Amino acid sequence: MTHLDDDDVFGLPPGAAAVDLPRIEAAVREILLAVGEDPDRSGLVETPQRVARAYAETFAGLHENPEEVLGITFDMDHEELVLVKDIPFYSTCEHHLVPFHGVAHVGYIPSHDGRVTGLSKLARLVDIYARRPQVQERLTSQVADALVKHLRPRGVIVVISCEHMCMSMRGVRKPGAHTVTSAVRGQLHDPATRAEAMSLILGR
Ligand SMILES: Nc1nc2c(ncn2[C@@H]2O[C@H](COP(=O)(O)OP(=O)(O)OP(=O)(O)O)[C@@H](O)[C@H]2O)c(=O)[nH]1
Ligand SMILES: [Zn+2]
Repeated sequence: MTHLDDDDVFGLPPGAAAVDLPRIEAAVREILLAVGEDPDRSGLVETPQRVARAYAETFAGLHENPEEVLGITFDMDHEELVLVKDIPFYSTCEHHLVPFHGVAHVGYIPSHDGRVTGLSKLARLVDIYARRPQVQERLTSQVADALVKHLRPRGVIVVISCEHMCMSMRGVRKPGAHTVTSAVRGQLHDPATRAEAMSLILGR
């Protein structure tokens, strides 16, 4: 198996180095042949390599561990809701291997001892799970469950809104339709707490 070397992975997610590039290249060449293309024509000759590198980035999250981003916490005297909203991301529908993309809103109420993580880590966590073959429901609950596991917060809310290219460009062909999923854990089940979080997410 040939991996990206250290120079190649600069700027790519850390998990990209673990992806098997030659295997993807061979498969992409087969797909081009299967759809009736000539993979040896000049415009396509480097396409299998490009796709392999693009997939290495797109699926890097399979080789990344959320503990690596959530393992560093600090104690802070803050026991109220922390919410990062409108985190943009791209993922890949596991049914059709085409993108779905949108925004994630990730909030949690820290543990009583004020165990918090860096704000950017919430966005990194979304990317770790988004850079895998996914369905939106699982992405939503995986982000919530990783926060529960690693921060032991009193509550978590994750709301994700996405457009699925498999519903826009093919199949049912409904561009602009958005799917919204949520995952709620712990004290965010409380209606008043949940309503406060939702009003912040919706900007009302
Ligand atoms: N629940 C869920 N479904 C998804 C997600 N992404 C894609 N899908 C759906 O997965 C389903 C796959 O349905 P199938 O009937 O097996 O595949 P298909 O014949 O290509 O279906 P159409 O997309 O309706 O043409 C479709 O209804 C997609 O809309 C997701 O994140 N969550
Ligand atoms: Zn799909």
